[in-house]
Amino acid sequence: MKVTVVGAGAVGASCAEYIAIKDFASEVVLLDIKEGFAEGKAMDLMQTASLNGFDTKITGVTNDYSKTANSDICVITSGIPRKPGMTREELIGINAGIVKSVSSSLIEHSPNTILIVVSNPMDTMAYLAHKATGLPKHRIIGMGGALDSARFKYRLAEALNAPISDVDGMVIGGHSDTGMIPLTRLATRNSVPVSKFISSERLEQVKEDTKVGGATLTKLLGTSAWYAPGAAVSGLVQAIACDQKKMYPCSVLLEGEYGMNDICIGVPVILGRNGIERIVEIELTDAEKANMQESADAVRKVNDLL
Ligand SMILES: NC(=O)c1ccc[n+]([C@@H]2O[C@H](COP(=O)([O-])OP(=O)(O)OC[C@H]3O[C@@H](n4cnc5c(N)ncnc54)[C@H](O)[C@@H]3O)[C@@H](O)[C@H]2O)c1
Ligand SMILES: O=C(O)C[C@H](O)C(=O)O
Repeated sequence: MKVTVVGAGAVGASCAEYIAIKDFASEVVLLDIKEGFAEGKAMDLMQTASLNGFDTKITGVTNDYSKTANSDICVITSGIPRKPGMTREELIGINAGIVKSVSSSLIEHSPNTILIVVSNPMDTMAYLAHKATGLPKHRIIGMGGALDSARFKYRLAEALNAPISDVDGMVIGGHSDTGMIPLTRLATRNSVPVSKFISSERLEQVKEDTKVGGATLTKLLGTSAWYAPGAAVSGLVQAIACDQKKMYPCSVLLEGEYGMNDICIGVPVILGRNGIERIVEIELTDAEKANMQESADAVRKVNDLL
C-alpha cells in the first residue's frame, strides 16, 4: 500500500506520522514544493521509527511526481492555512490554483488512485478536484466531517463530564464556521440520547463550540490546527487501505442524494478499498434539511468563485 501526501507542512507531516504509527502502509511519499522540506520531514519521521515501532518507509521529495507513481491513495494538504480572524473561504484565491495543478499531477502518475482533499476551503477544493481530474465520484473524498465529528465528541464529552469513548456523534454539511451541522438529535452516550444528560441550552453551546472548532484553535495557535486534522486523515486512509467499511462523514459529489446535485458537501459514507463504497442517506428533520440547504447554498457561492 503506497500513500502519497502532498504538502509536508503541519497537516501533511502530522498525517504521515499517524499513518506510519498505525503501521498499515508499506510506503508514504511526502511531497512539497519547498526545496528539501519534505526530505527533512521524512528523515525526521523515519528517525522515530525504531522509537515508535513502525516499519512504514517514509520518503520525501521536492516536487518530483515521478516518485509518487502508482500510489493507491493520495492526500492533498498543499496550500496556505488561515490566520486568526480569517475564514477558510478566503483561502480560495491561492489554494484553488495549487489544488488544481497538484491533483492533475497526481493523477498523471497514479491514474487509479483515490484522492483525499484536505486543503481549504475543502468542499470547494474537492469539487475542483472533480473538475480538474474527471475521476469517478467514489475516488474523490473531501476530509472535514471526520475532524468536525471528533471535535463534536470532544465537546460532548466535556459537557457530559463523560469519557470520550462513551459518546457518539456526527457532523454533516459544509466544512465552514457557519455551514457545519452537528447532529445533536442523534448524539448519544452509550445509545442514550445526550439530551437525557444535559439541558438543551448546554447542547446548543456544544453545537456552537463545535462549529467554530477550527477558528478557536486558529486564534490560539496563530495558524490552523494539525494534530486532529492529521489523525482524521489517517483514519480515512486506514479505512480505505484496510478495507474497513467504516462510516465517516466526508465531502463527496452528490448526484441526487439528499436532493442535491453537482456539489461536494459532507454526508455519511462507507469507506473501503474502492473509496466511497456507499453514500448513506439518513432521515433528517425539516429543520436539519433546512440547515443542509443553507449550508449547500453557502458552498455553492464559494464554488461560483472558481
Ligand atoms: N479539511 C480540513 O479539515 C483541514 C484541517 C486542517 C488544515 N486544512 C487545510 O490544509 C492546508 C494545509 O494546512 P497546513 O497547516 O499544513 O499548512 P502549512 O503551511 O503548514 O503546509 C502547507 C504546505 O504546502 C506546501 N505547498 C504549497 N504549495 C504547494 C504545491 N504547489 N505543491 C506542493 N506543496 C505545496 C507548502 O510548502 C507547505 O509546506 C490549508 O489549506 C488548511 O486550511 C484543512
Ligand atoms: O480551521 C481551519 O482553517 C483548518 C481546518 O479546516 C480545521 O477545521 O482545523
